[in-house]
Amino acid sequence: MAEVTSKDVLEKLKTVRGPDMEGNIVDLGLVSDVFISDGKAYFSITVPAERAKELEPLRQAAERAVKDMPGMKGAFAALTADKKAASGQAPVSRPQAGPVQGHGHAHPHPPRPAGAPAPKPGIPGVKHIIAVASGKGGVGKSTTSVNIALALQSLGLKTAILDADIYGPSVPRLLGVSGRPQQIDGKIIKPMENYGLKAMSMGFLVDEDVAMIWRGPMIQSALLQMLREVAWGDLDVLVVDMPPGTGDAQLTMAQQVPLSGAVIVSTPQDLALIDARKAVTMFKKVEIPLLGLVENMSHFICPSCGTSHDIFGHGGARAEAEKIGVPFLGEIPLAMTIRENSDSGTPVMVSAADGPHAKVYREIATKIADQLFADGKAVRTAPEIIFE
Ligand SMILES: Nc1ncnc2c1ncn2[C@@H]1O[C@H](COP(=O)(O)OP(=O)(O)OP(=O)(O)O)[C@@H](O)[C@H]1O
Repeated sequence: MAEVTSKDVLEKLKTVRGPDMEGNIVDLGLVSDVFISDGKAYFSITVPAERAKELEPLRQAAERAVKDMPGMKGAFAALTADKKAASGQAPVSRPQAGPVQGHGHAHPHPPRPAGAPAPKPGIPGVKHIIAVASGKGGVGKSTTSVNIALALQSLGLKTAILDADIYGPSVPRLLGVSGRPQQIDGKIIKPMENYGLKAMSMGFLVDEDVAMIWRGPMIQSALLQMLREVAWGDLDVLVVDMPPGTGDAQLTMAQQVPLSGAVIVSTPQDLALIDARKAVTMFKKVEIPLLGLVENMSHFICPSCGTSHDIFGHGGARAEAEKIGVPFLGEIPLAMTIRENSDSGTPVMVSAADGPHAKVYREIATKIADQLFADGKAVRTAPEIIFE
């Protein structure tokens, strides 16, 4: 069978109607260059930022149309907002990418000002709790959390991961763990474990459709239970994979848990960055130090020729981090090995621990650890609490 070319893909994408069912996405000028590698196509579609959520079905339709082409092994479409918007609404400008002159944020924990709220009760034995968050879903936050947790562990830190995404827990799948955790003395829960990493997730406790109908207060108590009533043991870092967005769960974490800091994951596109900014603002508002920004699916490295392609507008997160004065932690490429390994329960930090992707995660983890353990000592150790 003849190889599918980017021209063929564009031709196929002409069958996908534009927003508001007018014309097609190609003739409307919404589709980026199409990059094909190893039988898989990568492209982005420009939409007005404020309509991103509503136009998600369009993205999926485009991806499906290309994936179904004979000879095509896969497709990856991303929504972006950096060109002229389709519906006449004002386009959103992309922050200018530029070189960053070092990170220069060794200590993200300013002393607590006088009159500030009292420290929140911590988890006995846990030195640092860090949140990994994103403003929107699907940016690879869970994949990043799991690999960062494994990378922190590889640096010799005792690490565990808590999946706080009640509605769409992914840590069990990403770590290849299933089953129900045991209870110790009918009271405290024994965390699950794989690859030496202790893990706890709502996915181990209730079925997804049960969690779906939970409201704010239930989410809050479930989260706090998973934090406090789990036998975490002595930990240097507990990584919390937050649900996407800036809703109840994030607020609960921010208000009730002594987070040492937050890591924000974003894709390079403006859409994700706009949402990332909201997450940054939220953590700033509740005075949680920002450990930094990670750009995920940053650039695409062609598996056959090894060259790097910036199909999704690489560099946006770095420029944004610089603009808002938050450390930039690193760029994780869009790589099929990351996707395939994560989705099959063997994160790239495990399946290719010496590979280039693992190296990037380790560098990010090092920057996080340097901030948490500045001067070799814990910066914001959680106070001991006693259960009655
Ligand atoms: N750097 C990457 N390269 C290739 N694929 C990636 C990368 N990061 C994540 N992915 C893939 O993207 C998909 C979404 O990732 P993930 O579930 O981690 O996102 P998320 O932001 O946690 O999503 P949500 O919270 O909305 O469920 C997964 O299939 C994952 O394997």
